[in-house]
Amino acid sequence: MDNEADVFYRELPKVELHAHLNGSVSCHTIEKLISRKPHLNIEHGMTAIGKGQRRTLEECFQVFKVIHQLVDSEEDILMVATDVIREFAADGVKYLELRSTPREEKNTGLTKKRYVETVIKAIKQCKSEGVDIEVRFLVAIDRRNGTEVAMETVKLAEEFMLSTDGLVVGLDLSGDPTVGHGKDLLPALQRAKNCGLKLSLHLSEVPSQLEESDLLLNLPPDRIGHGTFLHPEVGGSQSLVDKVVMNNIPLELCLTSNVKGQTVPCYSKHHFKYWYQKGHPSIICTDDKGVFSTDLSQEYQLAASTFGLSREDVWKLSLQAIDCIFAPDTVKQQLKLKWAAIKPQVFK
Ligand SMILES: CNc1ncnc2c1ncn2[C@@H]1O[C@H](COP(=O)(O)O)[C@@H](O)[C@H]1O
Ligand SMILES: [Zn+2]
Repeated sequence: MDNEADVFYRELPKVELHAHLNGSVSCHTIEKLISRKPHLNIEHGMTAIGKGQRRTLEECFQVFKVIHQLVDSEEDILMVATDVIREFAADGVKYLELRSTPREEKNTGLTKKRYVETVIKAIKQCKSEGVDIEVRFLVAIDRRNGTEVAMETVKLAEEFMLSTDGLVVGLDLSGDPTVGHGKDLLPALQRAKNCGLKLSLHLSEVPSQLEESDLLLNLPPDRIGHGTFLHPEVGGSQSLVDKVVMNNIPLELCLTSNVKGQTVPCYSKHHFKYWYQKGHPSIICTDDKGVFSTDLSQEYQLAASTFGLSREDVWKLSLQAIDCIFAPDTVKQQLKLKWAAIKPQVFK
């Protein structure tokens, strides 16, 4: 990690709603994976982007490929998922929605079904160990894989939603935003919505996707990942903004990810400012805490220092995120009670 956030931000109870499992693997866990697979000749510098470093989005996607080579068996996924959950908990995250793309690996016999089962096993294991965090899972569709795989993924997610007692709550659409077109994925996304899966879609992460964003917003999704180029000042449009506002669709905003991946030129120009000033639900998230060498406390601190937020503002920001989770109202109520119990300690 580049830095450590101040105590206030670490102790602040937080909600993490946008975290890709394999992008969230810490240095510590990468070391364990490298020692399991020395023959791959993978070094640390290949799996994380350090302080002050920038990469193109394309280069970021190369990094995921390297991590996927390191995480290719049930055993790896179990270790990675339990480590990631424990790390979020240690950073003061009380509710986490983890997302990941089910992968099949011929070499190790891993199937997509076993992949999801293993993530669920990790969530249950952490719960039984008493780790202080509620975790839910979003099954991810990689947009590069097209219509058929998207539909298969929805069916898989549907099965697990029904069999896991509410641990699988929704679907994510992610992957290289420059590849494929959202219109090919609409039938799968519509089906997901109809069967009760919540939708969090990466939208307008890169410029010039007005048509695709418009199509996807008509679903409408339950949350938006990034939405970097939605508003008119950056080449989006007022009608896209109006759709987001009218449907009150929360945005998952990831400052370090966007700056290090160079879709946003610097922190002060991040679109958090645009949406936050509007009073629109804006949730601070990490995206890939391992790859971008950050954690959620640092992201809150960055938002506060860049946009001049008071501690009270920061508190409201983290509290407001509870209303945007995909788990049911009973969980929201429990979390709000937890926040109320912690508040006096944080503001002492
Ligand atoms: C940086 N911005 C981003 N934009 C779009 N998709 C992203 C992403 N960051 C991560 N992913 C998606 O998450 C996968 C890695 O985690 P999982 O193997 O699924 O756990 C990547 O391969 C990509 O599909
Ligand atoms: Zn993402």
